[in-house]
Amino acid sequence: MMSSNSLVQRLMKWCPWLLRDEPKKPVKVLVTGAAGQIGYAIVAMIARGLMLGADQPVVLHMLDLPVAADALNGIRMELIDAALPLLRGVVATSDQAEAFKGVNVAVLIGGWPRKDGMERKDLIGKNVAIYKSQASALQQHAAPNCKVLVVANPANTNALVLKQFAPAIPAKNITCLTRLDHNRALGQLAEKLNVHVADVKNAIIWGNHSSTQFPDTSHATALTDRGERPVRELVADEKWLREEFVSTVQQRGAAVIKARKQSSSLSAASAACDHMRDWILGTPKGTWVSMGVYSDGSYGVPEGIFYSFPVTCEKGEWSIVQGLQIDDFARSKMDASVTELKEEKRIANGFVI
Ligand SMILES: NC(=O)C1=CN([C@@H]2O[C@H](COP(=O)(O)OP(=O)(O)OC[C@H]3O[C@@H](n4cnc5c(N)ncnc54)[C@H](O)[C@@H]3O)[C@@H](O)[C@H]2O)C=CC1
Ligand SMILES: O=C([O-])CC(=O)C(=O)O
Repeated sequence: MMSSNSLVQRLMKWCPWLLRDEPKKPVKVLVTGAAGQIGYAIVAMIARGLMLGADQPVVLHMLDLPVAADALNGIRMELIDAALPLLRGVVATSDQAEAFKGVNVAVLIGGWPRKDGMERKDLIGKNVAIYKSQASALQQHAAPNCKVLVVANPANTNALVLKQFAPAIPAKNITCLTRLDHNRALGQLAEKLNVHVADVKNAIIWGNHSSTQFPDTSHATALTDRGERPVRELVADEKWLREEFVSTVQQRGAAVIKARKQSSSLSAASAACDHMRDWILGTPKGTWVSMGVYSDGSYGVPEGIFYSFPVTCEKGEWSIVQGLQIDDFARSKMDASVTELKEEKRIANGFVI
């Protein structure tokens, strides 16, 4: 009688299609502002599997303004030249309808960056109009369950404008990027404790992607040779945690602009990949991440604004981590960001109506 091993070998030789896993269907991923700094960094990351997984083929849709058409075509050429096995097609266009057509994932980066000395909310006038216009394209042309990440600043308020003008898209499918701040917080803690960044977890960014955000270490832990320990206990310097750490993370974007004369791009692209990967493929057990989402009233944050919360993700859905203790210090910082977001909403409404 033939052994099961040799049976498998014969099957592989004569009928390989019987044993091969069904290949995954390509996912269509839209990147707006693709000819910009972050766009240039992120398209290769997506096409190498850093966003959706090393076995997930993708078709990239790249949108930019007509003035950037040549640059966009150059990026399309480079993507071909990179011979990327997961990349199953590239659409490079300045036509919104073509760009949004059938996309399953939309990473909205298109918009203007701030320069030295500006606050992100100074971009409201220029950028919210873009998000009003892209809301209709999203609603009309994207796949029904498209997952959206807004990166362009002011990210929380652009996400709100998108939600207001794309009412058919479920609010849970629209998010904004505060993962860069989250990663910056982990990076600062790892430096302080002289541990590897992968061993630090559960920091929280509450609020706006702006200088009123509150980077909170109350529940963060780090892995040491004595096991997992609270960061607060390991740092043992409450003043540093409440002052220097908070302001370093709040001001990190401005510090990078001062140094580079341009805003963060590789770290922003990497954070956008982290955000989408965790949302779609799930957060590791016992770990939460920060995401800007439409508030459901959790932790006393009013509905009607996009606010960064600690979330866990499973089966493509995020949920806000509940039941964390909020002390008076955290409460006042969290409320300051609510006040700023309400003010941004008021200003944005003046521009888009
Ligand atoms: N949420 C976050 O953590 C971060 C957000 N940002 C924001 O991301 C945005 C992009 O930053 P960069 O790539 O550095 O800027 P960039 O100026 O290098 O690129 C922006 C691109 O968007 C394009 N664009 C403008 N209007 C458009 C429209 N209506 N449709 C499609 N494309 C359009 C421009 O032509 C340009 O190619 C900025 O608003 C920046 O402030 C940047 C870093 C981190
Ligand atoms: O600071 C900026 O303008 C760009 C940005 O959002 C960041 O780096 O966090």
